[in-house]
Amino acid sequence: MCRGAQHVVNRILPAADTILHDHRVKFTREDIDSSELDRRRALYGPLTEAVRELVDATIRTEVDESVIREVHAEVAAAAAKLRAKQLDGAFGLRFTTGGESFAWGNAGIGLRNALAPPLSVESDASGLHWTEVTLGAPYEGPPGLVHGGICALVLDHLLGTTASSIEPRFTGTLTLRYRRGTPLGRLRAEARITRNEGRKTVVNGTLSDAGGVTVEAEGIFIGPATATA
Ligand SMILES: CCCCC/C=C\C/C=C\C/C=C\C/C=C\CCCC(=O)SCCNC(=O)CCNC(=O)[C@H](O)C(C)(C)COP(=O)(O)OP(=O)(O)OC[C@H]1O[C@@H](n2cnc3c(N)ncnc32)[C@H](O)[C@@H]1OP(=O)(O)O
Repeated sequence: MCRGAQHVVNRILPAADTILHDHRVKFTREDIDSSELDRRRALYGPLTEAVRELVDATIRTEVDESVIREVHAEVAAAAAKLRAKQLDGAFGLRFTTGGESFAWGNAGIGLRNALAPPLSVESDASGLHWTEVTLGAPYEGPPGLVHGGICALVLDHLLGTTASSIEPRFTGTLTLRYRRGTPLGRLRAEARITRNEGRKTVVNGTLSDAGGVTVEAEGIFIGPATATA
């Protein structure tokens, strides 16, 4: 899990049992310490990177048909090996004995999720939160441009993390204005809390390329009633 999100989730740990139970989110306390977490990170991270590489290579390959068939068989065999022993369902949000969190299946940040860009959220003392990410061929929507749903994923995650920097918040409403196409490549998203109204937190943010803002976002994030009860 990225440092920013880890920091955020650690701050909500005391309320996590109630919140996640109430929202039927899969939540597991694992009997492992941080050194074991580091060991697993070093084991699974490179596997995920290799799968990410495979996804991009699959889209862009121009090798001969015979090689495609050969690789198909190899990939199917690799998936079958991993299937030999599987979790029953999704990964969920887990905590070590020391309270460190890891959401390795998460679509935005998951260390074991090759679909995740992956995002890493940073913040400063002024309350600005940001993430920088390179989105390549697997995130294409309109030709050469980022898929609008992927822009939404980046902004939802960033704005949600920003909203949750004090107390946990779920996305209630996310409004996006796509000002121009977002080119594939290096991007930066920024967000800030603009309003707090009880359990509601309003966050505004942007997604930009080197030429400026491509998407503007406003999110209303809601704290579960149990978190502040
Ligand atoms: C890093 C891993 C994170 C995994 C996430 C797990 C847990 C989150 C915990 C910590 C967060 C940490 C990091 C965050 C990182 C990323 C964030 C991603 C966030 C998501 O990806 S999350 C998935 C999509 N999200 C949902 O799956 C929400 C489904 N939904 C619900 O769970 C309920 O629907 C809820 C809780 C939203 C409200 O339910 P409720 O019963 O508490 O609300 P209630 O009726 O009491 O209203 C109270 C006041 O909110 C207003 N209000 C109500 N609903 C509204 C809406 N939709 N839009 C605008 N305003 C709304 C009312 O108008 C009233 O306002 P007023 O008081 O002014 O009248």
